[in-house]
Amino acid sequence: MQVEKYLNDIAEREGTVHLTLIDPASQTPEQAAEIAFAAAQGGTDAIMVGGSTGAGGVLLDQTLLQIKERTDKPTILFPGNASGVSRHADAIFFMSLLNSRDISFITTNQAMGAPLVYKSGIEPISMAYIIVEPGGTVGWVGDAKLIPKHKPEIAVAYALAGKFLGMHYTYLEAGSGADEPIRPEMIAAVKHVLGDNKLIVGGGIRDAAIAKRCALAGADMIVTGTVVEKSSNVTAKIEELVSAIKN
Ligand SMILES: CC(C)=CCC/C(C)=C/CC/C(C)=C/CC/C(C)=C/COP(=O)(O)OP(=O)(O)O
Ligand SMILES: O=P(O)(O)OC[C@@H](O)CO
Ligand SMILES: [Mg+2]
Repeated sequence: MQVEKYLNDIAEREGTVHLTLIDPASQTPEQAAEIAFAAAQGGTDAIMVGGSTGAGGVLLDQTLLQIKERTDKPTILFPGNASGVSRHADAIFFMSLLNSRDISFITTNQAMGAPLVYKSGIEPISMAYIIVEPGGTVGWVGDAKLIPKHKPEIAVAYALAGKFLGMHYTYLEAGSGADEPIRPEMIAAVKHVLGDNKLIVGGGIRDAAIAKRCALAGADMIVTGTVVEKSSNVTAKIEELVSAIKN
């Protein structure tokens, strides 16, 4: 419960958590560690590590080890499949893609990944993963029946199902690099039914104004990946985002 409690405490105390997503496939482990270090300087709360394509094996292990050399912030796996599990992380978003048409993203990858999570003692954080239009690469890879962006009631139905199944976190995903992030109306409607369960929002969040809008609508945690990867001054970018979402 350590990482989950750490995140929940920050959400409670500071209003909103900021998570930096690093894709091990996008740079060398050393560069990933440099980004994580700079993000920590900027005030991010934890580092998520994962990608929808080719994010496992030695590259994943090395990326985590290098990140841990440079920062004490918790590392949380964000796996695209069972190969996205590494014993070098602190925790894993143990997620089921609730609106997938493919059973492998609902339970099979979870079953294949679970024994390593068990043996290595990394902390599983149960999460309902829900993909909304446009959905991006993740939507395609995960064979998601994308939730129309103007239909908050469908997102609410899936979020409730995840909550009733016992999942602690709900992740509303618009897809990495989405040109439109999750709409405030959908965030508010989902948070309303989740109550104390934590809501994570990501995909297409690229500046302070958008991040703030998501946080005000009810997101407990904001994920940014692309904007950090592309930034020439990671610390400044994270500072901008963090100051917009914290009390
Ligand atoms: C719990 C375990 C072991 C597995 C879960 C497997 C599931 C449910 C996967 C969901 C579908 C999927 C492909 C998710 C990928 C999540 C992810 C890491 C997205 C973000 O990666 P980016 O690197 O930002 O995006 P691109 O890879 O598209 O660039
Ligand atoms: O890369 P961005 O657009 O920040 O998206 C982050 C995350 O929601 C992707 O899974
Ligand atoms: Mg990527």
